Amino acid sequence: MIRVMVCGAYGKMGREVIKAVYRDEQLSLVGAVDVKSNFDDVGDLIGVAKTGIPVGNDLQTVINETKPQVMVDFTNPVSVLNNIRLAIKNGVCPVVGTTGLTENNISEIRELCLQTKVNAIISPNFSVGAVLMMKLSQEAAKYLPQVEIIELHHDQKLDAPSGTALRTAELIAAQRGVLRQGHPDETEKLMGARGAELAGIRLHSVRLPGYVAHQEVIFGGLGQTLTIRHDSISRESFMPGVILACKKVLTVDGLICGLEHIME
Ligand SMILES: NC(=O)C1=CN([C@@H]2O[C@H](COP(=O)(O)OP(=O)(O)OC[C@H]3O[C@@H](n4cnc5c(N)ncnc54)[C@H](OP(=O)(O)O)[C@@H]3O)[C@@H](O)[C@H]2O)C=CC1
Ligand SMILES: O=C(O)C1=N[C@H](C(=O)O)C[C@H](O)C1
Repeated sequence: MIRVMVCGAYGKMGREVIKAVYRDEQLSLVGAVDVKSNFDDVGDLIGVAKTGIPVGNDLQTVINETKPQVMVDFTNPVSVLNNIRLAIKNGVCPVVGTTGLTENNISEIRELCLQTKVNAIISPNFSVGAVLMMKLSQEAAKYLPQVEIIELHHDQKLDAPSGTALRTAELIAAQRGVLRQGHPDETEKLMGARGAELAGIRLHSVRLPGYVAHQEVIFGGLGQTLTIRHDSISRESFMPGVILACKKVLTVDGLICGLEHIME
């Protein structure tokens, strides 16, 4: 049994991860953390009887008391880096879905993993469908290099563009390079009308109640368009990826970025 704790326990993802880890036969849920917790029991969060598994509000205390091997983090872009640093310092392997880590942050984490021999897995998206969407988009960009991305999320999301949209744009840019798209003389009559830009790729973020997590990658060519679309219609879509990462993180080599690198 691999001993797992979950950080961000009261959140939309945290609750779902707690349920998934609690039900898995090879994982043992030993504790959880949320800044809002008042020393609750995990059972209160997932609607089962008392489990005896604590939800604390301080990561170091929960690590000391529950001795986890793996920390799953779904918190927010402000908290995530310190949680990772603390986990690694304590010999706990992070599995991170929280978005917003910069390239510098990733370099620091890679270095920490190297120095301490503690592994970590970070993925901007843990759903298999989204990983395929990114892979297929990179392939399509070989033949249809002009592309824009529209990502659509629930209106409680803190970061824009989404981590998935950014990663998709980076993969496409790695394939086709920087490309100026649209009319050379185009102007924005309202600032932001053409979206954000990465290597010439325009990214558009929609935030509305009703959505979970969705993305369209639209390619345009002579007389044709190709749309690759992925929809997470529930947060269950991320759970097989998170569970797989919890099982693999103890035996990978250092820091792994992207679910695709551990999928069989
Ligand atoms: N990689 C993937 O597949 C996916 C990634 N995500 C990402 O995961 C992150 C979380 O998403 P979501 O669950 O929707 O967000 P929520 O806001 O619903 O949940 C985050 C929870 O973490 C708590 N929290 C904040 N700081 C800390 C801390 N230092 N220690 C413990 N708990 C803390 C928050 O408390 P409070 O509200 O008081 O701040 C909140 O309860 C986002 O970055 C999102 O983009 C989401 C879905 C899939
Ligand atoms: O905040 C979310 O909900 C999600 N965040 C991740 C992202 O920013 O890409 C993954 C997924 O899109 C859901």
